[in-house]
Amino acid sequence: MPVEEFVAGWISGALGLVLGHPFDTVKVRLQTQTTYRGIVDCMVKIYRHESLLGFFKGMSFPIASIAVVNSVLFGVYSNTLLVLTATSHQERRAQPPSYTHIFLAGCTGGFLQAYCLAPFDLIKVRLQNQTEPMAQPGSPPPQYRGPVHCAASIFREEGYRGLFRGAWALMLRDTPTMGIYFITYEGLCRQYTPEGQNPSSATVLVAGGFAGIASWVAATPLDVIKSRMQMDGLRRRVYQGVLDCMVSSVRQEGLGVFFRGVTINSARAFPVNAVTFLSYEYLLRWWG
Ligand SMILES: C[N+](C)(C)CCCC[C@H](N)C(=O)O
Repeated sequence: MPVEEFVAGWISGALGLVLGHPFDTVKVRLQTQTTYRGIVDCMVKIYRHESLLGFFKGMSFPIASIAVVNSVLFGVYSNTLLVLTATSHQERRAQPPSYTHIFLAGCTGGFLQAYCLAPFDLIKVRLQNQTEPMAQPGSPPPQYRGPVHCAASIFREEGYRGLFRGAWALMLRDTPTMGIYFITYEGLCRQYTPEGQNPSSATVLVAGGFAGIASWVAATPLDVIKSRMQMDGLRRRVYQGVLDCMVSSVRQEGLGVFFRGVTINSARAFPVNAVTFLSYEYLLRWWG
């Protein structure tokens, strides 16, 4: 099994992640808290109360886990294509796979990475939602002191299954939208690349950026539900399950709730995924 795809997926994911984390924190707050009036208000408040560090809350676990998560995504994607079309990464420029195969491979990668991502994403969201300033002498400490303490507390208070809170919503979010992610990327690359050649850096950046936006726009409704399910259980359980969370969110806030954070998410998605695909393609060419 070709391992380069796994390693390339890991490095490229980490680069994208650091770049996008401040936007991600704003998104998570907008989705789960009602205290902010919009993107700018949220940014100003985070900066005033928590300083620049506030934007980087919850980043260490995603960095540590991206090795597993992104290499599973890209590795499973590429190896599923190998099974479906019997072509390796290098051969695929000359013999491009069909969009159906790309979609199926993307969905498979998305489904499996969601399972690895679930506990790490949960911890990220819980830490991002802590609004206390970091390490202020005299002020009460936040509920979670860091990622390990957070994981241990969830395990103690909510059990092993607690670590997978929101995992269903995450799988439903990622399975089809990872299909969309790879289809958009491949489609745009093919559109702007002469047959049989490798796409140029500019093409890869733009195709990666739009793949990020398209998949995130499609993923936002379930992203909101996922974030809410993950915050549920922190104190009293409010939602019975994914469907219940959807119904009560719509009842209370209208259909617009499904698009909470879509603007900031798209602004984040473009640079993050442009960098992810560019480094992925280059690492593979470099090793190939
Ligand atoms: C499928 N879904 C839209 C959820 C994610 C697609 C992009 C994943 C990327 N690591 C990022 O963080 O942007």
